[in-house]
Amino acid sequence: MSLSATPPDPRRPEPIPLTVLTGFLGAGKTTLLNRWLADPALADTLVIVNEFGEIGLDHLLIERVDEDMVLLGAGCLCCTVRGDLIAALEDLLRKRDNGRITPFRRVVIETTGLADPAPILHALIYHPYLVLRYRLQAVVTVVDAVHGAATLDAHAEAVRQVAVADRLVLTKTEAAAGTDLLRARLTALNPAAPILPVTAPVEAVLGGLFGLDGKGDDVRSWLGAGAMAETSGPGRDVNIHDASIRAVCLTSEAPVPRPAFEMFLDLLRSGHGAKILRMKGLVALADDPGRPLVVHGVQHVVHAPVVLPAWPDPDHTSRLVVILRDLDPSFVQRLWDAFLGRPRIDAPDAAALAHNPLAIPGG
Ligand SMILES: Nc1nc2c(ncn2[C@@H]2O[C@H](COP(=O)(O)OP(=O)(O)OP(=O)(O)O)[C@@H](O)[C@H]2O)c(=O)[nH]1
Repeated sequence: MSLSATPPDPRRPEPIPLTVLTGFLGAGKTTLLNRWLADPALADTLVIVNEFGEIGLDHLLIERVDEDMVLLGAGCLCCTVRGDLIAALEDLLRKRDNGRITPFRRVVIETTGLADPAPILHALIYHPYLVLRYRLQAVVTVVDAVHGAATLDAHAEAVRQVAVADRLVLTKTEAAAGTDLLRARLTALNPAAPILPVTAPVEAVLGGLFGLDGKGDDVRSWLGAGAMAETSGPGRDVNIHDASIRAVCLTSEAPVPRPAFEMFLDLLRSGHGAKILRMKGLVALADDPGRPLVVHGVQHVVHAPVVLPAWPDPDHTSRLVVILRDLDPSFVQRLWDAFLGRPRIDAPDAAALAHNPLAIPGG
């Protein structure tokens, strides 16, 4: 059963294929998207990105010209900004119909890693106008071979992301000890979805329509009316997804001394690795401020940083978003301040912390 199939109407323009790309924090969605966008088959693709936390970075890390990119407001697509997504999709159609933007031929929505995909799919399937103008393609869920099993154990959102997928893409297989158990688990959760490598041709991953055949009964009920339970609204904090998960956005106008930054990362990872779900940033190091460092941490793994040849936008502020589980964001903020030498009456400085990492209470 394909939910989005509608009979062709010669008076209406051909619906635009729309892909939802999901997967848990740091699973490799942006990396896969960059690989796809390099393929000429995806020319004229418009990308919509949504990020958790008040500072978005993905739009800077996706190798794409600005006009082909829409950055949704801060917050999680499944809760705070679902209405923004609908408004953005409607607005894009208006601009496309009026010839105010290049007529894109495909849309890819990259969700936040924490997004429950059900409310997003519900919105796309049941919206009376959008369903006529966009054709929901196969939902692609990225699963990280290194952290996948632990993530499925700990996060209901990750299980849902797998269960609703039409295609699963397994990333980081070369860094994993083995993938047999994870593959078996993914097949048990979603027997219908093929498990593809990151190198799978883009047409093999994006082809086909979203459907329910072969998916569990749970998926049907998730996509039902309950999926739209109102979780948005004024006053909702864009840095909070559920009570235990928070984002903290660390910034510095001045370039950061390399030893201080390395020590900050080390201390955070060694002392609190299990509570760091994701860390992502663009950082100007004092010894080479013109070429920012892209920093990625996924749970206890900090990926080898990449140096960009130049800043991707005029703002050269160092920005680091850290998504925490069961750790007070103010603790991480105080640690950052201490390593940057920002004086605080109630906190130790970097030298004191290097000797005694427990000197900041609350971690
Ligand atoms: N070894 C290896 N690393 C990968 C692979 N895919 C992604 N990564 C690395 O994993 C880190 C996170 O990748 P992203 O593509 O930013 O992950 P994401 O899912 O977009 O992250 P969020 O948007 O924060 O949820 C980066 O350091 C990537 O270079 C892979 O197949 N193999």
